[in-house]
Amino acid sequence: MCENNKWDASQIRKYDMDLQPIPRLHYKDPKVDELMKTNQPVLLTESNIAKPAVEKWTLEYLEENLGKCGHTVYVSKTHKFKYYDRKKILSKANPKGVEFTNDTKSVEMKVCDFMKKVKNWKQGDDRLYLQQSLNSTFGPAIVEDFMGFDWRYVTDKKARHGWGELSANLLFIAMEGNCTPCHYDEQQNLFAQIKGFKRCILFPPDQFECLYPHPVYHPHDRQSMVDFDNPDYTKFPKFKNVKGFETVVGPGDVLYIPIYWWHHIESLLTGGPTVTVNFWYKGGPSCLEYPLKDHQKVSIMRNVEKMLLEVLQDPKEVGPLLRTILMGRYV
Ligand SMILES: CCC[C@@H](CC(=O)O)C(=O)C(=O)O
Ligand SMILES: [Zn+2]
Repeated sequence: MCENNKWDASQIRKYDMDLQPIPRLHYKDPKVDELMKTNQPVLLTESNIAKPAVEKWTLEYLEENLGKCGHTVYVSKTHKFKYYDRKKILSKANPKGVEFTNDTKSVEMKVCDFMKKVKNWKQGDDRLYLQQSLNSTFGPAIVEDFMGFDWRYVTDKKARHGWGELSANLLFIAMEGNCTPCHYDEQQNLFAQIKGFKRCILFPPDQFECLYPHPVYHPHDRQSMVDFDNPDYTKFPKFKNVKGFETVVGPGDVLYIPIYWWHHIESLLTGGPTVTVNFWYKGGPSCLEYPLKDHQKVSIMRNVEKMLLEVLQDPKEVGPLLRTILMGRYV
């Protein structure tokens, strides 16, 4: 799967799963719209979507121009940066929250300190992952580059495929080997790779029962409970049947990650830090046409969980009540 010999299999973690290649198409190929229309992933090549960034955003340039204020940096004891929703963690403000420990925490850090720690990193040190919304707090050069993105192209895709509003552009600066474990977002995503290479594994929404997401009330809502590095096939037996797609994105590539599609994304094990900018669009209005699409069923399951938790008030009551509904009647 090595494109243009810029990386090799030794830089990729090995997982025992059935993965097919994601189509790579020139960004003007009309087949791009055929895939987007049916919520299928596609890697766009040769696009100008984030061209100024691809041309100029070296680590030195970013350090020089990202501004002097603090940026959000996640710190992890492992290579995994598993997202969690702080609002769902037990606190005085949230007595219905969940007791929760995790290997990752977020801190505010100046870019110069972040870059120094990345440069001086040695085995055993905590890993860092800068994840910051691109906003006006950045220096004027970054803002100018941002304005030079191909907004006509992305706005055309938004309109053509009925996406909702642009909700964020996030800048990611990852250390080599960093991993964002398997999860789905409720957003359409144009994932523009700027520097370095990232291996992207995607699964369609119908793989829900093979990927065992945490319950909706859990801080790790939307994240798979399966540890890809050491899968527990006793707890998660259907994981061995999971079927997905993969690609490696490099500078100038833009990967369309459809809403509700699972994705597991790793910076290659060697080759230095990586830089990515994403474009998150809210899901557009979706009319219920039958048969329902798989991602619509995921959305319905989420709403059932939320409603049951709201009315039962206790997560431990949800399973027994659903079993009472199901056993001997629906299964
Ligand atoms: C914080 C998540 C970042 C990204 C994954 C990655 O590049 O590490 C992702 O999951 C997304 O763009 O949706
Ligand atoms: Zn994501």
